[in-house]
Amino acid sequence: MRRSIATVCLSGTLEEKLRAASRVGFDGVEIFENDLIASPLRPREIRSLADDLGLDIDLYQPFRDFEGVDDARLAENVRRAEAKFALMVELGVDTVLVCSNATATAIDDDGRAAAQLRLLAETAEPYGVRVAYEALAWGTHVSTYGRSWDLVRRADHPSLGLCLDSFHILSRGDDPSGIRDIPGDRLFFLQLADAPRMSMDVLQWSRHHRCFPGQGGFDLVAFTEHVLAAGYSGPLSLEVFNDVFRAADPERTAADALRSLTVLEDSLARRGEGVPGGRPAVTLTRLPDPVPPRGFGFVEVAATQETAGRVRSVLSALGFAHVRDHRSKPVQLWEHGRARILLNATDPRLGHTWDSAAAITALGVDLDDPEQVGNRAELLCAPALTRRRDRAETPLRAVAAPDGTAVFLCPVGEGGEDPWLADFSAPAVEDVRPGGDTPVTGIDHVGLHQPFDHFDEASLFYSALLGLAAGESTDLASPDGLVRSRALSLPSPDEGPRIALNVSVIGDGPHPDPARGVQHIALACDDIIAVAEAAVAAGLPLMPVPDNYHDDLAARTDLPPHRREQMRRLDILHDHDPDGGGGFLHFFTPLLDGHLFFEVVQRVDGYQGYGARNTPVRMTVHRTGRAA
Ligand SMILES: O=C(O)c1ccc(O)c(O)c1
Ligand SMILES: [Mg+2]
Repeated sequence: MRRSIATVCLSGTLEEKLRAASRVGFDGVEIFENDLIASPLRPREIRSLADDLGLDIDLYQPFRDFEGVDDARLAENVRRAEAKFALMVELGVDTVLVCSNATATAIDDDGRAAAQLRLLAETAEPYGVRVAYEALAWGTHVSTYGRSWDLVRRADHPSLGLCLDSFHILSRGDDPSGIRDIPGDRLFFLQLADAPRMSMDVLQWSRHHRCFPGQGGFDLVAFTEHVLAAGYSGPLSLEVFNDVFRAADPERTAADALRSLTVLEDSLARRGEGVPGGRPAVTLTRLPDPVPPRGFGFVEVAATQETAGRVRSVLSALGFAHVRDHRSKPVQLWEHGRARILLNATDPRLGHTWDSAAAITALGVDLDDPEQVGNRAELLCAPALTRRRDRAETPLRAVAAPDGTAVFLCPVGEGGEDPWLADFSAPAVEDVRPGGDTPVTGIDHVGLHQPFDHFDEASLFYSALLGLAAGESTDLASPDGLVRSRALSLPSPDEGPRIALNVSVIGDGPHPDPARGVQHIALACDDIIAVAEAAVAAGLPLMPVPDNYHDDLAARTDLPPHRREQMRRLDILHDHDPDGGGGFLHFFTPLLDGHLFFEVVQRVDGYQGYGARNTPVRMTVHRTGRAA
């Protein structure tokens, strides 16, 4: 289907918005009146710029408060409409969005409103303009698509149809299935927006918190399916009012937007397949099937010489062995169970993306078919990473995630070892550190702090690329502000990688607080007491847990006293799922450089969370440790 984006979704001047939409590959735009009024470009110049950029102008909007007015106001409104229709001819756009009257003086009289809309359509017709009438969720009398359709039917003019906007319909909890009964040729335009579920004034919700499909809590796939079933064949157009996107780089936002439509089209195509008569009449982009990742082949940590020494001590104390070295780069492979960590002794700040002495710079994801995921990545506008590589090195495809993390698509070795391991040789013997025998089994999850502008983009990116499902967002209180957290995993989380994305809710500001921007690697084990005992015996300091925490634990759980004493001694924290979903034991290392720590976790009886209850304690202690 053709894809459009409203200029209100993007930051910048009108010209910058058009260039961004064109560069990432949109077919068309909705021009927001405010963008045009503030532009030095005359309508004809905008038209020729759009032509040069290969963009259609699909909609001009919004035209407000036309219907349900007294006769004096009606005459003014018709004059205003004629001026806009003349402008639209210059602009070369044939559809205007008219939103339902939202003023306090609007008159509640369907007959009057329908007659006035008919007059508007009659006025529009000689200009070759179609009027798409949209019910705003906060319209004074017309706030549902059902009522807007009643008026359009009653007005009965070929130049008058509906604009459906998913936000206005889904935010009110209306049932969208009735859209199927509206004739497709009366659906003049479709605007798509998702939003996080919130209970707040709907106008504020709409103007500040909309997001792209797949980033919020609405079911845009089911919604759009109803619209296609009605016979709509116009563009899929995004109309997202969002405070963050208004301030972010427009080209990145546009790429994020286009990705969201690709994922939506792919979901629609799949839903239609296998259902007799379920295939929509329109052509939908179909991605190669997702390939469920098997887990992390490796996690790469880049660190300065000094911090790398600290990472090595932690890994040794947790039982990791330094087993190989990269043949041509300063990279060590540390291994324990199925957990592999690549320790790259390169200051991450040299890569310009990170501002800390240690950072998780790459994730290796084990895949049965990395080529197929690479092809998905291209269709998802994922930037391919070209990296310095010796000719003898294993070619691995890699893409850049929104936070700059490199995601390597790693083939898994059939029976033998993973192909990329051939790039590593046995290290010089005097450097080898043998591993211990603690029961660390693998990498449970990685926690990645996201730049404020790119949190929603990142969760859509990782979930679309790897076929992971995003959980609910949770806000957690740190001493320096709220941290929002959202986890991604396969629908059966135990079978693949887990990624926890975190972001500071208020943003990082011009002077990022050092308590923010923290990343971590969580290791899985079957016996956390044994791992903690061995780590302490090896001299590893664990992050101290306050006694108040353990007193609270005694009050809220029925763990046996000897168990609690062990946990107090070994600084182990506890969480459980009150709905019978198991329990969680975990401990942390101190921050290694102010930005990176390790965690060891033990999941009991199918626990699927991340110990969110304990995160505020962890953030507070880490902050204190940093100040010390
Ligand atoms: O917030 C508004 O006023 C507004 C304007 C035009 C739209 O299409 C819309 O959905 C909302
Ligand atoms: Mg709208």
